[in-house]
Amino acid sequence: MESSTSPGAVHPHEPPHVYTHNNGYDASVEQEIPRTLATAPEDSLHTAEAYDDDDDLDDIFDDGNYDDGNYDDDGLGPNGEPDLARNYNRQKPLHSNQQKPAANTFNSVDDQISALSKHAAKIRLDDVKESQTRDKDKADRATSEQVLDQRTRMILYQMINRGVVGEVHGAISTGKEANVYGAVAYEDSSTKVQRAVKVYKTAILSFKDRERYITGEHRFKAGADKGNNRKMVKLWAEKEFRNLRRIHAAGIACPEPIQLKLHVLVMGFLGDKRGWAYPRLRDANIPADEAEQIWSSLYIQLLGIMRRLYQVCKLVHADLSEYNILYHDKQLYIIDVSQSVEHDHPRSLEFLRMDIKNTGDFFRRQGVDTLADRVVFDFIIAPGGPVQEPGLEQSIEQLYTSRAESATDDKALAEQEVDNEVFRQQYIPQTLEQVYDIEKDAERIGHGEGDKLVYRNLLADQVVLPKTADGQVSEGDQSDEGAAVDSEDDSDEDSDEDSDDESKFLKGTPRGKRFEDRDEKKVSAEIDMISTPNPPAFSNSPLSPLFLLFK
Ligand SMILES: Nc1ncnc2c1ncn2[C@@H]1O[C@H](COP(=O)(O)OP(=O)(O)OP(=O)(O)O)[C@@H](O)[C@H]1O
Ligand SMILES: [Mg+2]
Repeated sequence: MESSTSPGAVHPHEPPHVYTHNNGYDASVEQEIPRTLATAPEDSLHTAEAYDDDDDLDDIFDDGNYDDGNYDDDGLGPNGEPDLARNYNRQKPLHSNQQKPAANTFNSVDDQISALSKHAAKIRLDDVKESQTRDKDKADRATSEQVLDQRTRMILYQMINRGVVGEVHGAISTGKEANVYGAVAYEDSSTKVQRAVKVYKTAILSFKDRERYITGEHRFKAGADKGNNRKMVKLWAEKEFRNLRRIHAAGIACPEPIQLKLHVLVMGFLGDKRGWAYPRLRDANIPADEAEQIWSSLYIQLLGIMRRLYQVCKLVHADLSEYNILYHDKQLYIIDVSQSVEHDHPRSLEFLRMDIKNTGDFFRRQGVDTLADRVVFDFIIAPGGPVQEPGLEQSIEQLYTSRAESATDDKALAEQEVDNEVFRQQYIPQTLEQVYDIEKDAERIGHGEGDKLVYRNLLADQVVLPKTADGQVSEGDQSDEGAAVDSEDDSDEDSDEDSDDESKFLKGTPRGKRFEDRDEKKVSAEIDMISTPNPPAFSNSPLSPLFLLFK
């Protein structure tokens, strides 16, 4: 999502082509409506359809537990899917002296409303940090948009009642799709902690462009009802919450997911103790005398984060840019992950390429000697190699080392630019079905030209990984860092109820044919066919989108 905190900002690159089944990409197909144009005309926002019924508070109170509503006691959602958010909320102690709900949960909705309304004074949205709003237009908008609808207010009162937040203050950001508010919570009677509350707008009609993130997302097969704004927004909030959990559990700097209820998400605050949020990377104040060194190391840090996001979290951010990264003290923080997709999403690699372009362009503008998009892409999706320190940064430095010595002269830079352009236009098949011309590609592989295929990392280790001196395929660093993080994730926050959804990617599969099941063997055989005459050991990595297709 493009933050509206950036008026006049250049919009992230959108792929100039549309994928059609069995027909590859077609640049001539009409473009999807850019996100900024996809909003409904002003008038339609005022129709009955556009607004959800603000008075309908049943789903807010129906769990009687001030938890994220709409879920059965077995922790399953309305469509039988495991409700990770609920499990997470349930298991995560908020703090030791957590207040007991003051309202009688068996009271009628009206009684509950009046009981909770005593917290009204704790929502003080006029308390805006002026300079936090970044410019005057935004400050005006923040003021005009501070009116929360009754549903949102009730959710916030419930959260205050539970002690998830103590007070809610002014808007840190107001956008087209969500507002983010600053809040404080009291961990014990004396310790005040800052929190951020992201409130998704339910009266928005800009879901058209969101469809591409949901379609093909196995986690959202059920439950997506495009005709129901409120439900869709709830799904987005849930998606952001789940993604944040994964990212946070993987040790990538991001807001800590704290609680989710319907369209309201409470997370850790990225900012100082007084409530000033860290700047976005685009607004980062980097001292001029150290700028070159700091920007370069931030670039390397970001490449590492993207690889870790892909390999450990199995996610592609899908809206990564200087607007969705916060900066503080040489550290990057990833935010705004509601649109992030699983790496087996049919368009994940296209989104990844877009993320690489947007972030690469930004760092190039800061004067950083960036790597070619294609090199970064390969680095991120290559199954072998380190996914955390020590080793991750070193492997990026190796990419620089192995780049031709001449890469710094003008000619090489021009070549890199051309290569970037070609790469951005190139078709990236994500599944075997999508490969244009299997025979031609097989022939290229047969002639030792497999490394020229954009999708070589999706095929087989033998094509991807350098051979060692004795001709064996190097497995690289196949350490289990990811698994360690994942099991931590499972034990701390997840019950086994959600294993169906999240952990199927998290456990990892032993490598080697011995461990393949029948379907996997079938894929392996097909891959072997492509890769003849030297049948490779198929990468049995669960990371391969190709592999996942046939699961
Ligand atoms: N956890 C947080 N701590 C501090 N600031 C935050 C946090 N989350 C978001 N923000 C601030 O709020 C802004 C908007 O957040 P985010 O990018 O998640 O919303 P968005 O989805 O882009 O909303 P929209 O698209 O409607 O603008 C960010 O640029 C950042 O300044
Ligand atoms: Mg944003």
